[in-house]
Amino acid sequence: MLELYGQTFSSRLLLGTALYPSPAIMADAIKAARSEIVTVSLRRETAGGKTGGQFWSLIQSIGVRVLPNTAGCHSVKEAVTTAQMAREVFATNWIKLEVIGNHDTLQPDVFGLVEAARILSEDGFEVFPYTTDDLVVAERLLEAGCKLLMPWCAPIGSARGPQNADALRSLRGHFPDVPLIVDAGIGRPSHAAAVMELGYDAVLLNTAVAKSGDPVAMAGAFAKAVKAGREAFLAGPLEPRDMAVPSTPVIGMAAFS
Ligand SMILES: CC(=O)[C@@H](O)[C@H](O)COP(=O)(O)O
Repeated sequence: MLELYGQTFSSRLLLGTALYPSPAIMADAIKAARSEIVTVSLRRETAGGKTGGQFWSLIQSIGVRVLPNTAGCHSVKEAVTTAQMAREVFATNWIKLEVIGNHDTLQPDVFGLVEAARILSEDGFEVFPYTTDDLVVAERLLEAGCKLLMPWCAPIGSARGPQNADALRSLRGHFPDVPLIVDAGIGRPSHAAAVMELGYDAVLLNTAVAKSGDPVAMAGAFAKAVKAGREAFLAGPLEPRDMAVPSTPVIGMAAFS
C-alpha cells in the first residue's frame, strides 16, 4: 500500500485533471487509471464560475481524494496565498506545491519552494513539493517539514521521460523511507514503469494521458505499467553487467568428438 501523510492507497498512479478533450473523458480516464488521488488547480476551480462548480461536482462524484495544487504560481507569496485559498475551497490540508522559476522550462524555483514549504508546513499543511532531482534541495525540503518528495523526471508537458535516471536512483538510495513520487515529464507507460522499477513509490502525470489520442485507453495502459514497474521492483531486478554471463547451463551438454 502507498502511504502518504498517514493515509493509505492501493493505486500508485496520481492523475492531473487539466487538458482533457472534455470533462466526461477526464472522468472516464480517472476511472480507467484506477487513480485514487487527482490533482486540481485552484485557478481552474475558481476561475470558471458555473463551469468550475460543475467540474468540482464531477470530481466529487468519482469519489477520489483531491490534491489541490498551486500550478502557475511564480512567487512564494502567490503560492502561499493560493494554498491557503485551496484549503478553504477543497477542505483539505494537502497541497501540491509548485513555485515555478522559469517561464520556458517551468522548472521549480527551488529556493522559493523551500521557503514556501516551510511557511505552509508551519501553518499545518501537508506539503507535496514539486521539485527537481537535486539531493540537497530534497534535504532542505525535508528539513522544512515535507514528509514526501515529488521530483520531476523531465519538464512539465515535455513527455521526455526520465532524463537523469542516476539522479533519481541517488534520491531513492538516500531517502529509503521517504515516499518519492515522480511528478512531471512522463510521456509513455514505459517511462512510468522505468521509474517504478527504480523503487519510486508512485507517479503523477497529466499531459501524457490527457493529450494522447485516446485518454481513456492511455490511462488504462499507465495503470498497468505502474503496477508492472512496482511488481518488478519488489521482485528484485538484475543490475546491468559489463560482461556476458552464460544463461544456458554448460553441465550436461552433449559432447561432440
Ligand atoms: C497537473 C500537474 O500537476 C502538472 O503540473 C504535473 O506536474 C504533471 O506534469 P505532466 O503534465 O508533464 O505529466
